[in-house]
Amino acid sequence: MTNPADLSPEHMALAALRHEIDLLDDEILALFQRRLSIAARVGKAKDAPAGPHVKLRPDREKAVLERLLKQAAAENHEAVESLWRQIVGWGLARQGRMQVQVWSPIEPTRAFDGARLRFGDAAEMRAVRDPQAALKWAAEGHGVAVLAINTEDAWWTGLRREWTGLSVFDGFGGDIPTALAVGKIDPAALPGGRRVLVDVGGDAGDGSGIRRRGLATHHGWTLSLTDAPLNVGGIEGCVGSIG
Ligand SMILES: C=C(O[C@@H]1C=C(C(=O)O)C=C[C@H]1O)C(=O)O
Repeated sequence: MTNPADLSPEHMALAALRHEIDLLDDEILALFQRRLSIAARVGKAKDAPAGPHVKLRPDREKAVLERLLKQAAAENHEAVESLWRQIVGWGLARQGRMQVQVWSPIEPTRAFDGARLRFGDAAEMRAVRDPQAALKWAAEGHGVAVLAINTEDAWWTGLRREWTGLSVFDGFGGDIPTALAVGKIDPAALPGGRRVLVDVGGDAGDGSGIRRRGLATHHGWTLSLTDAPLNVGGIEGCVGSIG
């Protein structure tokens, strides 16, 4: 072993800092493990609606993140968000591992990376070839689907027709999403904020007075976003919200 008397002041300072990090790691580990066991208890206490629903609560996750980001220094926002996505993802995994099916034929890595950032390493993610099969699987409550918005398959029209039990609960790819996350989520647990609409006609001249930002169209159907505070399943065609 090196004699402490042989260490330069720089070495001593470095050793002291590393010791401080070790002590902090001990505290963080103890707190993280406590948090995981509480998340498991929340899972048991949750009163989910009848039938299989995923345990994910987008509204709660959003509140957790927003509360912390308000306190965090601006230069740490990105680090805090990415770390807490992991923390929350592992908390959710204590209630059952999250399964995610990703369909994104044009830019496969883009949707996959967005989903990984959103759900963390705890999620079991799989790229799939068939968006309709992914919707059916999600409607059965097995997990969530992350589906790209592109012209190859206007899967989103199905949210008004066969998949009314599914809701959009997040969007990836920037301010204008290029992929949407869909799942059998308790409607009370949707994140609020921007609503996702699927309707016939859309933007112009339907007289509803709702301001929309169009994302895609298909045979008269329109997929759009609005700030209007609509409820899922209403006549306006609200199919979820992306916060
Ligand atoms: C712990 C819960 O379950 C999940 C895990 C969360 C967390 O770890 O903070 C938050 C929301 C849920 O997706 C909860 O619903 O509060």
